Amino acid sequence: MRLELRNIEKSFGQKKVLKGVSFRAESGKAFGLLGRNGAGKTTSIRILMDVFPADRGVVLVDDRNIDYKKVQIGYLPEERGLYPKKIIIDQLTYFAELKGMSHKAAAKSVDYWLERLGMAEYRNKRLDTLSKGNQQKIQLVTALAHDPAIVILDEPFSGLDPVNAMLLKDVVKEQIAAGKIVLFSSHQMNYIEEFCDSIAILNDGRVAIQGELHEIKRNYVRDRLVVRTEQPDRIQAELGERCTVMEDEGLMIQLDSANDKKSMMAHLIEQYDIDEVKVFEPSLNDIFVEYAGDQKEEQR
Ligand SMILES: Nc1ncnc2c1ncn2[C@@H]1O[C@H](COP(=O)(O)OP(=O)(O)OP(=O)(O)O)[C@@H](O)[C@H]1O
Repeated sequence: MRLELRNIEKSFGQKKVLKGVSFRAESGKAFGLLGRNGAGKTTSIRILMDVFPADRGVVLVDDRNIDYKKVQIGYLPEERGLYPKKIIIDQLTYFAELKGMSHKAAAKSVDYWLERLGMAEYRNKRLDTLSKGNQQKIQLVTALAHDPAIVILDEPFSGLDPVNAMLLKDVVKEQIAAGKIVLFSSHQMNYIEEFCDSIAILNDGRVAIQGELHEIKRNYVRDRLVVRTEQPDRIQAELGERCTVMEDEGLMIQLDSANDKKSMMAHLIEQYDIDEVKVFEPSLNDIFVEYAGDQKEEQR
């Protein structure tokens, strides 16, 4: 299955928030929707979920307008939205029934997920008696219990301790392996990098870059070298400002152009005691900083 947002535009009053957003996500893969605060991620997700309509553009599944009666979506919102005073099992079962499950199937699925997430002992408690992280795991059950084809997780790891983060990682991997479309929205680049095959970075209501993460990295301009050496001072003395010391004490060398890479590598190896020299590969964080923009939300 392929999910696509095509040329989505949306304004709130005079403010144009989405200015022609298009991206695609596929079954059995995780997709990362990134962008700075206010870039338009949540608005895109709400349109995708039919919370409100777009002014222009379409949401497609396999090239046809999405049919919300047929395509189930599970959503873990950033602002968690369950009833604090209600008994956990009652509200989880209720939400699964709202998504079209029979009472029996809903109860069975909710029990499975409570067990899977280590929450079975809390099933008859009120939500507000649980810690923040455990409340989040309960909310996760509402996103998964009805076995949706599209799972949208907004900052799913925030507030989870390392053990629960590992548990969630396993669950996410299972969802991907089961052929779901998993759509992540997160500012935690390490998780996006770990799971997501493809990404889109939104910048001020537009897609600044999108595609397979490994392709984006490969196409990133390859005009810097990373060098490990016992003689950093000598290299710095020769190259001056083109050379910076990195946090891990390696040297980063800026080339005049990507074409200079071979000659600079050969020069370094010939002249200095070099342990390792390679082309700098950007992290997702580097890519984000470059494409997500530096404008402040209030300036828009
Ligand atoms: N209902 C609304 N009415 C008016 N403006 C809105 C509304 N919803 C969102 N906006 C504005 O749209 C812009 C995009 O907001 P959105 O919540 O989509 O950003 P985001 O990328 O999800 O940000 P964050 O990372 O902070 O969650 C913001 O400037 C926000 O103030």
